[in-house]
Amino acid sequence: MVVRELKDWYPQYNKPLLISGPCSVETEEQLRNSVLPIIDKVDFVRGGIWKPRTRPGNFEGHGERALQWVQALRKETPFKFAMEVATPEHVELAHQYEVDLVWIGARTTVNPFNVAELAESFKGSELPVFIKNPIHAELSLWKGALERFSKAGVSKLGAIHRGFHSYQKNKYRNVPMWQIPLDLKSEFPELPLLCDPSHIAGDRGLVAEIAQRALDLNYDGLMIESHCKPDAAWSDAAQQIATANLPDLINGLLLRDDVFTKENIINQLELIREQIDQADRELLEALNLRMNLVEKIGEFKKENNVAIFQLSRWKEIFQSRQEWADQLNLDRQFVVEVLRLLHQQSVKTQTEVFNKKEQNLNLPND
Ligand SMILES: C=C(O[C@@H]1C=C(C(=O)O)C=C[C@H]1O)C(=O)O
Repeated sequence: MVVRELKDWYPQYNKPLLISGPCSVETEEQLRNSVLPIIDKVDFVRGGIWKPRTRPGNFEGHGERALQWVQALRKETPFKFAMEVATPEHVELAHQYEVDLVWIGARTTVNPFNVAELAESFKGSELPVFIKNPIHAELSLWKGALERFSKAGVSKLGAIHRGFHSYQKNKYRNVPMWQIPLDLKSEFPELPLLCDPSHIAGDRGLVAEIAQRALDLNYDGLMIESHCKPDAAWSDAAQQIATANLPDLINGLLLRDDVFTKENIINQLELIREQIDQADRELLEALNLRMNLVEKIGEFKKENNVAIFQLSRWKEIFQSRQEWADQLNLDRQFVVEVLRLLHQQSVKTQTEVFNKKEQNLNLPND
């Protein structure tokens, strides 16, 4: 997949790229009051034209009528406009109303049929397209959607991280699982990656901390929902910040450097990295030692006809190592995950030992 850096197609890019505006375009007045105060603080104004709602009976957006309001306001005061598209008809209207950027929502990214049909409708278009992560935590589906758009010739392509749905109650509305977007960025370093802290948070009081976290992780930009009267919003009221508070939120964000530049800092960094290299080497040597012992115990069990899986020993290991983790101030959950991996590999190795046929060089056809 060929991807282009933001700077390549958006020369005025100044990190972080900022997109803000109301969840939905509700009335002409709400649009005006939510947009005009922020146009020189953001790169793109967002506004929901069609809203995919979980259950029927909620406000589903005004559609083309809302686009006419956007068009009228832009005639008065120009600004770049961004919105979600979910069908080829939406894409056609995006072109007709000269929308500047569109995104594909999480509910659309999950469905390869919809994605393929949508991607097709962008053939020959110069519109930038950002793909939100699918609702559930599946990186390949996210990549698949990006690839489909790339194949259709969309070259101004980006990704938006909006968190993942979980049935369990969490601090945030959508669990961030930061490792997933970071894996995407590791594979496609040029791909512009934005964070949508509003959808992750689900609560306006948590938006700033998530936005900062994204910048700490070197995201390229943010999409933040803001509304002139958030408590009265027709959709996602709890997570939209007040338009009046947007400048403070933006000014309060700390931008990190991409890389270390000062020489004394680089030397200190090198020193710490050398120690990390050494620690990793010792960790792998310890793993190697453990795996050799596991192989030995496997052979011993085979000779004595004893089962591979030993529940009481495993329970004892699971318990004692968590206590060791506490003593060492290591995160228990992290240690539990490592132990599970170790046990899985250990059982696999012993199974291989059990299945290994004795070599008998005298019987080539055995
Ligand atoms: C290594 C053994 O076999 C299995 C693997 C274990 C491990 O990796 O620590 C522990 C218990 C067994 O389920 C063993 O019996 O000690």
